[in-house]
Amino acid sequence: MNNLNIENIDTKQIIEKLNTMLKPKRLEHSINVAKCAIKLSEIYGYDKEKAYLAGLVHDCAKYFTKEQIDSYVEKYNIELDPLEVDNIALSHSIIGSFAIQEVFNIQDMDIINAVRYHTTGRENMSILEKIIFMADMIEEGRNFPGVDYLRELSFNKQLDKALITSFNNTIKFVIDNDQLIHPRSVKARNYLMQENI
Ligand SMILES: Nc1ncnc2c1ncn2[C@@H]1O[C@H](COP(=O)(O)OP(=O)(O)O)[C@@H](O)[C@H]1O
Repeated sequence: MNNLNIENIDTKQIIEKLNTMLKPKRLEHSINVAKCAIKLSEIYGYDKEKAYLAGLVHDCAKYFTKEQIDSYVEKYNIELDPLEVDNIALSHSIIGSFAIQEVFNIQDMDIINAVRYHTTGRENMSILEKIIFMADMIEEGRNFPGVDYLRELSFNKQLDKALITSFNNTIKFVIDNDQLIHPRSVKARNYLMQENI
C-alpha cells in the first residue's frame, strides 16, 4: 500500500466493508471527508490517493461495541488514557488506527497517524494529519456556525489558521458541555499558535 494510486485501491470493496461497519449517514460523511481530503491535497501538495483512503476509513471504529474495543485493546496492548476509556468520541480514533491495519490491511504510518489523531489533533501534526482533521470539520455535509469561515481558510492556504480556529471551537464546545478537555487538543493549539507567531 505504499505507492497508492487510486486505480490501485479497491475503493468499491472498502466502501462495501465500511457499509457493514457504519450507519448510512456516517458512511456518507466518510466519503465526503475523502473527497474533501483530495481537494485539500491538491492545495497543499499531498498524495491525493493516500488522503482519499485516510478520509474513507477515518471513522471506521465509530460504532464499535465495548466488546470490540476491549478486544482491540487486549490484542494490540493499546493504552487508552483516562479520558479515552469508555468514551467512544475519543477512543474511536485510537482504536480505528489499529482497525484500519487489521480490516483494510493499511500499513502506511502517515495514514495510521491521520486516523489516530483526527479527533484531538496533536503537537507537530503532519500535512496528512492536518488535511484529515480539517476535512472532517468542513466536508460538504457539515453545517455549523462558522463552518464557512473554516472552509474559506482551508481552501485559501491558511491551513494552520483553520486548525487553530477549529481547536478553539472544539475547546469552547467541550467547556460549554461541561466535559473534560483532552490535553492533546490544547497542546496542538498552543504548538500551532507558537509556530505561527
Ligand atoms: N479535546 C477534546 N476533549 C474532549 N473531547 C473532545 C476533544 N476533541 C474532540 N472531542 C469530542 O469529540 C467530538 C468530535 O469528534 P468527531 O470524531 O469529530 O465526531 P463527529 O465526526 O461525530 O463530529 C466532540 O464533539 C467532543 O465531544
